[in-house]
Order: sequence, then C-alpha cells, then structure tokens
Amino acid sequence: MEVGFLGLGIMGKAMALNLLRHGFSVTVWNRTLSKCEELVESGASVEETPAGVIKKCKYTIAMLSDPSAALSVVFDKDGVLEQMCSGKGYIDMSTVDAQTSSKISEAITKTGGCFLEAPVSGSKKPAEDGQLVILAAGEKALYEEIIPAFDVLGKKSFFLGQVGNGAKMKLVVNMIMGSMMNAFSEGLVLADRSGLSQQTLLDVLELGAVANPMFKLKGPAMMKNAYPPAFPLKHQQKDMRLALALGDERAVSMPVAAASNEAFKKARSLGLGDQDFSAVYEVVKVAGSSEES
Ligand SMILES: NC(=O)C1=CN([C@@H]2O[C@H](COP(=O)(O)OP(=O)(O)OC[C@H]3O[C@@H](n4cnc5c(N)ncnc54)[C@H](OP(=O)(O)O)[C@@H]3O)[C@@H](O)[C@H]2O)C=CC1
Ligand SMILES: O=CC(=O)O
Repeated sequence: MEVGFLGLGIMGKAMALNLLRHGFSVTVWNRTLSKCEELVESGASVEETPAGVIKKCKYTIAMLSDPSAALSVVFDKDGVLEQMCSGKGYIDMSTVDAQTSSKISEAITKTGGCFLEAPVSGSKKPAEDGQLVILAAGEKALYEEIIPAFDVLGKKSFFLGQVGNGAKMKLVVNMIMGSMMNAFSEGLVLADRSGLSQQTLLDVLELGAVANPMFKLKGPAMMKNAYPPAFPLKHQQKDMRLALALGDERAVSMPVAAASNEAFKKARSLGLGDQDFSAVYEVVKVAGSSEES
C-alpha cells in the first residue's frame, strides 16, 4: 500500500518509520525538509510540497503540531487542496479542535476527496512500537480502506462517527492526562516536603487503585528533574486550552483542568515548552515552596 506522510516531528517520524518497516511505500514531506533525510535512508521517497505528496499518493496521513499547522498545510500555497480530488483520501492524525477538523473536512470534501480525522492516544514509545490508540471519525469508507495502516500504527482503532468526535474524544482524554500530571507532581512535592521517599511513593502508587503507566514511566525521570521530550509540554498546554474551550462551549465547569492549564502556561513562560509535559513538575515545585524553606 502506498501512503503519503506530512509532518515528521516526534510522532510523525516514528509512525512513518513504522509504516516503512511493515512494507508500506511511504512518500514524506516536512516543513523543515532536512528532517526527511533519515526517512529516505530507511526507504521513503520525498516530495518538496504537501501538494506533491497528495498528487503522488491515493492516501495521505498528516501529523502536525496544532490547528494553525494543520490548516496551513491544507489551505496555503502548495498545500493539500491544490491536488486533492475524487478517489483520494486525507487522514489528519494531529490533535486539533473539532472546528479545525470540520473546516478541513469541508474543504477536502468539496474537492471530491474523502476525509478522516484520527488523533491518537499514546506517545513517542507507543508510536515507535505501533501501540497507539486511534480515535477516528469522518468518512467510514475511508476508515475501512486505511485500516491496514492503522493496524500497523496502533493496537486499537475506534470509529466514533461524524467529524469532530475524534477530536473531542482526544481533548477529553488529554484534559484528564494533564490534570493527572499536575496532581502527580503535587504528590511528589508533598511526599518530599513531608520527609517521605518519592521512590516509595511510586512503589505504593503502583500497587494501588491509581496505578497507571504514566506515573510509572515519568516518575523516575521527574525525581531526577529530567524531562526528555516525548510529549512536548507546549502541545499538552495546547490540548488543555482546546479542552477548556470545549468546556466553555458546552458550559462544563472544569476548575481542575483550568488550574492545570495555568501551571502548563507558567511552565511555557519559563521556557519549558519543548521539554516533556512532565516538566510542569518544575512549576509545582516552586509553587509548593513553603515559608519554612
Ligand atoms: N508527542 C506525543 O507524545 C504526542 C503528540 N500528539 C499530537 O501529535 C501532533 C504532533 O506531535 P509531535 O510529533 O509530538 O510534535 P512535534 O513538535 O515533534 O512535530 C510537529 C510537526 O509539525 C510541523 N509543523 C509545525 N508547524 C507547522 C506549520 N506551520 N506548517 C507545517 N508544518 C508545521 C513540524 O515541522 P518542523 O519539523 O518543520 O518544525 C513537525 O513536523 C500534535 O498535534 C500533538 O499534540 C498526540 C499524541 C502523542
Ligand atoms: O497526546 C499525548 C499522549 O500521550 O497521548
């Protein structure tokens, strides 16, 4: 199967490499074209524009940073729309809001092409291992056609109905994840300031009802103040912001998420946006400084 791939950041690179490893013919494009080199060494072809990829491939997947990137790659000069037509499918796996996704869907559909949004749950390692959870919505026929690629990229795919539902589900999940990361950071600080071992806290958490892979994976590095980027903090803050906007729209009060968003914003203002989202711990540590320290 031949697929195009737009966006070779942390996730896109891992996903495109995975497709190549599983025998797919992959044609890539990235805004910073030099990032395509590693993919070429692994057997990918390169095009110089998104339009070039669309022209060449029946199916094209995008994995871009945020709504503005997703829109720009579709609507700008040399973008997706210039070559989109009947018989082609565009699958946007970026995390964006439902409005952005719907705008892209309408434009693609007007050309006669098919659109699927398919944001993913799971970070760098699940992307490398083909263990993502795919939250698809949009054109059901395209979903069925692209399943061979989803089977390589993920451990489970959900089809959630009309465009927007995948985006909303992803934002709900990441709103919970961002709030959990803040609560976890506060727990690490509180344990430390109470004279308790943080490692023992991790061991206790692991055995109880709130055990989860995120605490287990991120905790040891956080204890060493290390935040190698798997899920960049700037993207987690974008997801909190978009989830809060969804809450505004639906009149859902979310004080926990709002407080977590403030902590991520503060972390960004301190220059931590490109670190892993667990770097919010740095903000919580400072906020948690008592008058005794
Ligand atoms: N990392 C993670 O753990 C996860 C991330 N996601 C989501 O997946 C998406 C990608 O994440 P990730 O790979 O981590 O992000 P990165 O920041 O590593 O990569 C972002 C990609 O978007 C491209 N890009 C940014 N702005 C533009 C623009 N204006 N025009 C064209 N291309 C642009 C970048 O190109 P360039 O190289 O030129 O900068 C790069 O290819 C995001 O929506 C994120 O929220 C979802 C699940 C997990
Ligand atoms: O969006 C991030 C993730 O880990 O899922």
